Amino acid sequence: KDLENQQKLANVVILATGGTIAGAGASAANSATYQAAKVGVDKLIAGVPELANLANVRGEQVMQIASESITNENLLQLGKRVAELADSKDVDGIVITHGTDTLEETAYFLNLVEKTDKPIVVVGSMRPGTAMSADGMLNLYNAVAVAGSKDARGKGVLVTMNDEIQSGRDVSKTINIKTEAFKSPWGPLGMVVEGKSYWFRLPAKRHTQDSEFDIKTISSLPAVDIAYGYGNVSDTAYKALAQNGAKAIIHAGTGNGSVSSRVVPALQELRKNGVQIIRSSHVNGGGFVLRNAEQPDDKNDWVVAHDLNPQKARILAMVALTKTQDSKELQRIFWEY
Ligand SMILES: NC(=O)C[C@H](N)C(=O)O
Repeated sequence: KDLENQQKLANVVILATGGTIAGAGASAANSATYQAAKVGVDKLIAGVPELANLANVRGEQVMQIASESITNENLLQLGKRVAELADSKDVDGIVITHGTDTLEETAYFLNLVEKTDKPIVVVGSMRPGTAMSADGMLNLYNAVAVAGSKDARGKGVLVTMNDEIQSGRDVSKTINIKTEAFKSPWGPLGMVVEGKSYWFRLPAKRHTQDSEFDIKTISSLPAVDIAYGYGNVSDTAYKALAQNGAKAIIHAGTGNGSVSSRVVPALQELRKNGVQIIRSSHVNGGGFVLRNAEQPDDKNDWVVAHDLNPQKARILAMVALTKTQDSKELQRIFWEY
């Protein structure tokens, strides 16, 4: 009977990378003061015995870091391991446990470069497992449920936090203290309740198996950096980033990706010297930057990030620049992904 059951269940691999979901605090009252990336994947899995009712689960420790310290090399390493597993006949779905600080970046990266329709679910927690009302157990349970379900196939990389199923493209961390931290400006795709998924909408942008990008052909990522717009800003940071080798600079602009008149001449100059300038917005609810609104992008040969926040725009720019240096192509890619 047990063997029969096992054969019916999906095979899900949990790739652990660290974060607060693997965090530990000194006491149960420490929900905000703790160390991330302390608990190993086997202990995480053992902490949720109910996973065995959802799937045949096995774990791999890919790295053990707090996600604010993730590098492009870490992204490539993780992306390549996900692709190997996705190619494997005995893997039905993949869960990645991750710190929440850059979870939205990793989820979007994988959404762009993994050529598979198998479910890939990225999950984290806002409180360490040692805290009262820790959210990691249920988030992980939900992630395995989604990763093991046939319904989740072909929907791009997903994120399960706070009972919601979010698109890895759209979702962003919006607050650093509540468990309802992950939101998309366009709403979640579905809900996962008691191990069952309920779907309401589908992503419209190109992803995973429909993407023109493939992790297997990417061996390094170009330097792309972000500079922040605010009152009384100077062009110092933009110039320094370019001098340090940035191939593209994401302007984390005010409002509609607007650019201070104190910065415009430097950005025009940098573009003439070959640096791509990509306008995004740092507004909290999600930006919506349009070409030639606020700035003459056609004349300046700049690109707009549309609804991508600055950190997601950095991810797409890096991936796109592995294929093209042409600003028109870059803009096409920013509309399509
Ligand atoms: N909630 C978290 O996971 C935050 C932690 N600093 C991380 O991103 O690894």
